[in-house]
Amino acid sequence: MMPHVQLPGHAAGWTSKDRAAVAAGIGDVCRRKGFFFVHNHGIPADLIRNAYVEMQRFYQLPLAEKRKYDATEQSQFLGYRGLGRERSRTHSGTEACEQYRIGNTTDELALPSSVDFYHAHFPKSLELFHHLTHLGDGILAACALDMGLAENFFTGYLDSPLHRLGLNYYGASHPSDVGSTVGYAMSPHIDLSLLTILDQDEPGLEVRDSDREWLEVPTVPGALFVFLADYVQRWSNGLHRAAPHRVSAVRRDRMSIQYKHRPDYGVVVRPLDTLTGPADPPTYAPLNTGPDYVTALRAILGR
Ligand SMILES: O=C(O)CCC(=O)C(=O)O
Ligand SMILES: [Fe+2]
Repeated sequence: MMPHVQLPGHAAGWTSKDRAAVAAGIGDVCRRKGFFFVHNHGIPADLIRNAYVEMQRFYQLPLAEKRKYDATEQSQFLGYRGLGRERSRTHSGTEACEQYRIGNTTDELALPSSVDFYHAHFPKSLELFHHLTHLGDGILAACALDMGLAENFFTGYLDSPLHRLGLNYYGASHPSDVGSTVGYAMSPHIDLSLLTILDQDEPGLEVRDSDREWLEVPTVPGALFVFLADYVQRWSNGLHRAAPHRVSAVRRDRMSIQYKHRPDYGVVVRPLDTLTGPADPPTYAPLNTGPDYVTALRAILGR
């Protein structure tokens, strides 16, 4: 069963009362499942459509043009991840898709040879990014309330947040192009974010429910799909569940937009004292959103 939640309009306009109402609406589902659709989010449908138009245009460019935006250490792994670039974390091959990442860089990782991306191909996607940031902030505040924290608990960790907008393209021929030997286009994983907000133009996303059953996530016009990720699960010592997900082998070209709501560089995420104790010892190790994140990116993208 896919949970569906009605939101009180665009998150930029939410009051404390609205955030409390959202917390009441999602709390149980955050604890049991960690994924849900949101309706009435107030993000203009046009922006989402236009982001797909930009993606379509970009991915049709000649490879040499796309490679000018290659994701490297110099770009802090923002930009283009071509076919065969991202190694799977669960098998010996690569993910069967092309990707593009938009987001801010951090001075902490600036190199003498740094490149900065102006994301010239994606102006509408950038606009969408800002709307999704409001939604991410709003849902996170609701999560905080459900964890018994102040609604602004996470705000102190989001001064120069390294949010990421992922624009993925799964071509029908990509699995054979990369010599895929697995039955899915992206390997099962949980995201390295607080939470992720996703839209897809074709079904393909699957989430693993708490009974370990894989569920196909349908496309629901007007709704966005939200799932909780590593940092919320870790911070809450598992009170809120991160949703494992994967992308099935697609038969038709498919695109997805995933917005990953991420904290500052260098935040240590560890189970909260208020959610641990003799009866609930910490079950997650501390993780640093700076160096540990870079290590994870190098493992899948490093050359
Ligand atoms: O394309 C999708 O639906 C999911 C992609 C994904 O899980 C990711 O990029 O982290
Ligand atoms: Fe993911």
